[in-house]
Amino acid sequence: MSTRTPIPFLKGHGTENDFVIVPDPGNALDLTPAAVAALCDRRAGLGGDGVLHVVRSAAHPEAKAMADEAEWFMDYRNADGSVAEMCGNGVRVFARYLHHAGHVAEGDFTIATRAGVRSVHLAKDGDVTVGMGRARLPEGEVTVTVGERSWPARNVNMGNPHAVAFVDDLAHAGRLLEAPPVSPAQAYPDGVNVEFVVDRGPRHVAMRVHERGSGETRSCGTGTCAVAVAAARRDGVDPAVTGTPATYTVDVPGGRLVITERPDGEIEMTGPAVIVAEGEIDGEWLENAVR
Ligand SMILES: N[C@@H](CCC[C@H](N)C(=O)O)C(=O)O
Repeated sequence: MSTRTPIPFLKGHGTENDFVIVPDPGNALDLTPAAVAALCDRRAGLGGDGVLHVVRSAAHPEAKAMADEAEWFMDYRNADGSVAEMCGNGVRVFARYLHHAGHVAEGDFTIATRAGVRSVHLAKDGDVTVGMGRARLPEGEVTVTVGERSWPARNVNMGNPHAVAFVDDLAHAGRLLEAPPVSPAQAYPDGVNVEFVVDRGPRHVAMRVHERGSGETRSCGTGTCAVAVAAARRDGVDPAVTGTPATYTVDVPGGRLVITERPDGEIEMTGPAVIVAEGEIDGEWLENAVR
């Protein structure tokens, strides 16, 4: 960003996956990786797991082709400034923002993302349901390592890459201060989000996550979808075969999400999304922060 004028922002979260929301309908801001990292810094900045840059699809080169289907584009960035294809909690918070700002009414609408157009239902009770598309399950087992421990993991792609490891105890993943190595590295040429999962009951699991570009977070929406699909296949459940939807409850440190996989493979994620603050970023601070 090169402006010294104040920049409007909001802060929001979905199951405590928290985001700085930067409305920029005309795509006028130069939101560099350094600017994103400065905004997400929890001590020197506003703090967040990522940035939701809110742009009209027609105004963004990566979203122009989706403009007829979805007016708004979620230009999602991780806390380290890297770009990600998709963010499940982010898209619910993005939907909440669009409603908060008066851009959409409650009910059904669409949002463009790098992973494609996503359908959203904003319910009166406050929960948001998102059609997350289909999971891809690349062949081949991968291995996740933390310290001395290693686990086999399932490779699941929800538009962004995940490695899902079933463990005996979530504490075995340790403090997750660094990205757990995943092998073979060629399975994830662009990096990976890693989920550690335990069973809580029938079709009910709990997870922790280390997010690519953000570190350990309190929740990951695409991660909960990946976990639900991996748990279903492990349990011998495949809605495409049975013709019956499968619903899994996924607990995360920041709350709970409910994931349903339909017989056509489409995955629906339901959970909360909250706007907590609204204000202005000091343009001069940001300019100095990225120098
Ligand atoms: N928190 C997100 C995922 C954000 C992107 C991820 N870190 C990646 O790089 O793929 C979610 O809720 O899905």
